[in-house]
Amino acid sequence: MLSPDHPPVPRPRIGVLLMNLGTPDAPEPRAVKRYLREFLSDRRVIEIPALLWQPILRGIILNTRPKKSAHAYSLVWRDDGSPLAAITRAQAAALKDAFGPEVLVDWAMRYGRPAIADRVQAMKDAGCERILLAPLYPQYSAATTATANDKAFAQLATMRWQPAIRTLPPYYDDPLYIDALKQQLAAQLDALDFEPQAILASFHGMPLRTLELGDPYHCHCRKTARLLAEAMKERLNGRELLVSFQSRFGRAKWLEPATDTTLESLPGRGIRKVAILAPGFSADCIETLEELAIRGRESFEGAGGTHFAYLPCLNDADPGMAMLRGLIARELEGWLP
Ligand SMILES: C=CC1=C(C)c2cc3[nH]c(cc4nc(cc5[nH]c(cc1n2)c(C)c5CCC(=O)O)C(CCC(=O)O)=C4C)c(C)c3C=C
Ligand SMILES: [Fe+2]
Ligand SMILES: [Fe+2]
Repeated sequence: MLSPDHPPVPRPRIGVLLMNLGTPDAPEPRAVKRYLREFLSDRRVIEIPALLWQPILRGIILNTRPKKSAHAYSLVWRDDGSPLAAITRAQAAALKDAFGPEVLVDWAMRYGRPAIADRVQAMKDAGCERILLAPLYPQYSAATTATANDKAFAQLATMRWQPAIRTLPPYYDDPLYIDALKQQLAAQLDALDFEPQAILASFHGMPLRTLELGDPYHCHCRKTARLLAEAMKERLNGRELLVSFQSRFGRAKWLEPATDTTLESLPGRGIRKVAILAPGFSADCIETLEELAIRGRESFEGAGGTHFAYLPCLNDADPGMAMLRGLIARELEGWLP
């Protein structure tokens, strides 16, 4: 029995926090500006000294990009909000009862809302003595995986009684992930009304310097593509699985080849029918739905392409959800009764 003046002690539970990048609250310049200010002030994302970078960010980028990006967001916005937020919410909802009544599953965003700090605190307040942080990035990068974990640890640093923590490792070469990609890609190719001459896997780009500094992101992307191509060998039937890197930002050199120039060059090489997927994104978002499915199609067709298909991400469809259940169950081993 607790003495009457003892603070309440909730029933011990386990938390699983799905974390993704974050997105504006509305497809409007003010909301996009707020989001970009937080995102692009992250020293894990822009590795330029703040004294040099902040004047460029505040003086130029935040006065020009929000209007353009808000328009792009408005093209893909759904009734239930930003695609990235809506899909991540659906992933968490689908996992709600997957691990038993003692396990709370929630979701949070590194930038914007729901904030990682708030959701970690809510788990602690609900009695979670153990928390699995699950950054939903198959390929590790400091700009995504590490900064999401950093944000959770910053909140833990404020706690007297800290829960025990595990973090979901990158799963770029995990058979569960490769198999989910394979299942989904095979079904998507079967459903097309044309046979693509090439299949292009487009990963989000990173500055080349991050590779030179030791970030494993580039190697993780290449290995995912190699394993997927091996798994899809029969279905590819001699066709190569092409790899490219999208969403270049700023003036520095980024990983190559770039997705936009690759799409523009394909028709000139006799490839007029293409299917494109984005295996590094666990949920469709502005970078896939606007940059690839809308602008990518325009540049491919503008260069002479005749057939273009954008193949959606794993999202909350069955293959991706089976993968997440498997990855998370493995990380919870020894914690679950
Ligand atoms: C999947 C992995 C991602 C990596 C690696 C990544 C690196 C990275 N991104 C930027 C700049 C921007 N990214 C933006 C959007 C965005 N990026 C990712 C994922 C990765 N980024 C996602 C899932 C999203 C979508 C968010 C959404 O709301 O749908 C944007 C904002 C959009 C825009 O204005 O174009 C920027 C800017 C950098 C600089 C970087 C590596 C250093
Ligand atoms: Fe990005
Ligand atoms: Fe983009």
